[in-house]
Amino acid sequence: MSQPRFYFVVVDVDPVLAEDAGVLLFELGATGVEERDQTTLVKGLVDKTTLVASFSSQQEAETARDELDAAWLPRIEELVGDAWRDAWKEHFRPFELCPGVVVQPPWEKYAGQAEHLLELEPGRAFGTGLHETTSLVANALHTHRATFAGGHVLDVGCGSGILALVALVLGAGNARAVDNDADVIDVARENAERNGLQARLDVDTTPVENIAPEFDMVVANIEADVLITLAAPISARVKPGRLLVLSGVLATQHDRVRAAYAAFESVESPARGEWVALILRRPE
Ligand SMILES: C[S@@+](CC[C@H](N)C(=O)[O-])C[C@H]1O[C@@H](n2cnc3c(N)ncnc32)[C@H](O)[C@@H]1O
Repeated sequence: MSQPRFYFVVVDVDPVLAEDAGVLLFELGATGVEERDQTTLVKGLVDKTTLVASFSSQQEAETARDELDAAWLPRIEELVGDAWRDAWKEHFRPFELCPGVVVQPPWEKYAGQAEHLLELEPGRAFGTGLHETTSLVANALHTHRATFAGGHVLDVGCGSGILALVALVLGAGNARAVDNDADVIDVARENAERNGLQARLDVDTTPVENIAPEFDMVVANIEADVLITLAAPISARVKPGRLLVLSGVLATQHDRVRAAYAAFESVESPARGEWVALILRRPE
């Protein structure tokens, strides 16, 4: 039997144009568009966002390519067979995310002994734990676990739900996880169920400003501009004297994000690679 063939149009665009370029690719008939940049598991170029748009046929891909701005270097990629769909899974193997917490995918069991074992299937949601920005928050949760023991934790931009689940295994009484992408909510819920934590985790798309302000720890691993835009509602969700951990911030963006949360005290700004997290305390 012959192998299926898949056709993609690939472009490299300035990051500020990525959203418009994605919309255009869909208008030209793309059935899906994957974004690659420095924050994605399959990384893109440093100064550009690479968009990989799938098309149903070679002809449709070629017609779309011919419509696109030559400055985006539009090109066709053809893949034979569908093994590529699972290629990213090779990067996701059991690993220790923070002291005592091992994350494993459903397709490979951890061979060692772990104090806490979390099984995660990220699906199309962000959040295997392999990204530096996730790791920075998980380690902050571990370091400061005494501050939320038995209490409530809020995870804004939960993706796969990984950070809320880490908070739960590290001793939070319960957690609330929200994401503005409705498609990831079921992924996070299923991950809670996989680990028997569903009774202690609420996941939905509630905007952060509509959540009751009652948390012993708030974590948000989202990009810097969103953290700045949401500074007031995120800040208000943290109880006085409690901690807020912000991630998804490049070292070059640290000062801008810090300024948006100037009312908080700085506890620490741990760095990993080009990324930095801000661990902040709301004054009493
Ligand atoms: C970098 S991922 C983080 C996923 C996971 N928390 C982790 O640390 O691996 C950021 C997530 O934030 C979500 N997001 C972006 N803007 C948001 C907003 N305004 N409100 C809620 N979630 C948002 C995205 O949909 C995405 O799932």
